[in-house]
Amino acid sequence: MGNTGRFNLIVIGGGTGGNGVARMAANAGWTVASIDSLPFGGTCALRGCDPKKMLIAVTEGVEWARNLDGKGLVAQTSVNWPDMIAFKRTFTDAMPDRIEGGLDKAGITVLHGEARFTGRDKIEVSGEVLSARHFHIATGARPMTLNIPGEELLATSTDFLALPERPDRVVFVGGGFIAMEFAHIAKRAGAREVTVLEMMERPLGNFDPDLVAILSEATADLGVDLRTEAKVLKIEKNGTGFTVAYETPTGVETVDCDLVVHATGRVPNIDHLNLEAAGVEYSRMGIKVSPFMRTTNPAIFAAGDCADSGPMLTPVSANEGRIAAKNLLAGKDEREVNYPPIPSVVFTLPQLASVGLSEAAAREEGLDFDTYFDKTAGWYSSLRVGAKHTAYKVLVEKGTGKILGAHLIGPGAEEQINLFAMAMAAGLTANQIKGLIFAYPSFASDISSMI
Ligand SMILES: Cc1cc2nc3c(=O)[nH]c(=O)nc-3n(C[C@H](O)[C@H](O)[C@H](O)COP(=O)(O)OP(=O)(O)OC[C@H]3O[C@@H](n4cnc5c(N)ncnc54)[C@H](O)[C@@H]3O)c2cc1C
Ligand SMILES: NC(=O)c1ccc[n+]([C@@H]2O[C@H](COP(=O)([O-])OP(=O)(O)OC[C@H]3O[C@@H](n4cnc5c(N)ncnc54)[C@H](O)[C@@H]3O)[C@@H](O)[C@H]2O)c1
Repeated sequence: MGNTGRFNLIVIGGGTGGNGVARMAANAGWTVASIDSLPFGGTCALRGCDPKKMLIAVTEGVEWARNLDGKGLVAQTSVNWPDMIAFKRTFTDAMPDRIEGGLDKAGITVLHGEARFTGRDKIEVSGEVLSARHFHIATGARPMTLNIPGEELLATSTDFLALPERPDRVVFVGGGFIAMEFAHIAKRAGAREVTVLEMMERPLGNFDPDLVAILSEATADLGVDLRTEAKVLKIEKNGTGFTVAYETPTGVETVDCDLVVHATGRVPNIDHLNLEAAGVEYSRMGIKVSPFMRTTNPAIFAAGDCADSGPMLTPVSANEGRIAAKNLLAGKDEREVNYPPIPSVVFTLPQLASVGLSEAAAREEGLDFDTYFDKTAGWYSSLRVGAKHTAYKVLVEKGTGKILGAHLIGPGAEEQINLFAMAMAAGLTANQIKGLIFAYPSFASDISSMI
């Protein structure tokens, strides 16, 4: 451990909200230690976005072959689960060493263990006490506690991404991001029965209801059993598998499976930090931070999923870390976190994407706007790839022509949405977007027909 004792900065958490801060401080000549209780890399690189998208890349092969079946493509596709997990590991296995190596090269002391505050400027890690002038907390999120019988039987998204064999009958508890994305992976990989149990009237409550209805149709066509108004009450062991009991408007029902996966949301991972000792206030929403990412202890900053700030997304945690580092290094509150429109994508096939205001939120704000909503299965872009479940809904403010929100479903949605985010951040009007020239034929070139 080269530099022990007192540091200028100790960063707790080696994910996207922490590593950039450690590097920026080290580059400025500060003595820095970085701690993680797990291998360095954080959720996105090791247990979230990146490994998940590698599994999706494989299942995309299945989807394209199905969509183009009878249109000239003759392909028998199936997924070899162990090979797919091995493919994922070609990326994830190398990451911790790469990240630790980078930190080490930057002169950062890399420590393994669980950090816990023992004072306003002190932490304990693996029995050793370290102190610092400043701390940066980026401890991420964990699956929320459900307080239901049998909760300990739930597998997590992390477990799912490392399964050595394909599960045959799998139940997802919750119908949000994780359930919808992972249910699509499991079904395309050949699982026999995939069930999603969502307690609300529809899954993905934060997304546009009309587009979610189209995704629900696509999910049913795929063969996933999506049950809404189904609140999970209990999980029991049943031979080698499980029985999941859930409440419906007409009574309690059950479903049997081989694997039951937690997908009811994630909460800030802060309970174990003893934040009281450091004078850092928090709530259910996470560590209380100012717009400068400073906590209630002025010497301590926080960013990412553990903070009560923006949504739990990778680019948000990186952005917040950057702002924290700027203010930390400046020694004063210089840069305020200023969220541009944040695009969000559910990586099902088709993808569901959204940026800006929903129709309901725009109405609630009393805005005067036109809604452009259409299903696009008949458009050339959908026809040429055999995509059946495609649509858009774009809100354009009357008078200014500004884009208030864009909601898309279809094979190009994950990239189209970034163009809408850029247009909104730049304040482009619908007419200005229509005046742009996009390469044709591309999914981007459809955008001018959506406004
Ligand atoms: C399955 C899944 C899929 C996702 N997919 C996407 C996606 O497609 N796009 C997207 O934008 N976002 C996605 N997310 C969310 C995204 O992964 C997170 O928002 C992001 O990783 C948060 O980064 P962070 O640095 O705040 O926290 P993390 O990356 O979680 O890092 C926190 C680190 O702190 C460590 N730690 C915690 N407590 C301590 C302690 N006391 N001492 C030492 N170390 C500690 C943890 O081990 C962890 O490595 C996904 C999340 C999940 C779970
Ligand atoms: N593509 C992405 O950007 C992506 C992908 C995966 C995860 N994530 C991040 O991870 C977070 C966690 O994902 P998630 O899918 O666990 O949560 P989520 O918040 O997206 O969805 C949770 C769902 O579970 C339902 N629910 C809660 N308790 C229930 C119960 N007892 N029975 C049935 N349903 C219940 C809720 O109504 C909700 O719809 C996301 O909010 C997001 O920040 C992002």
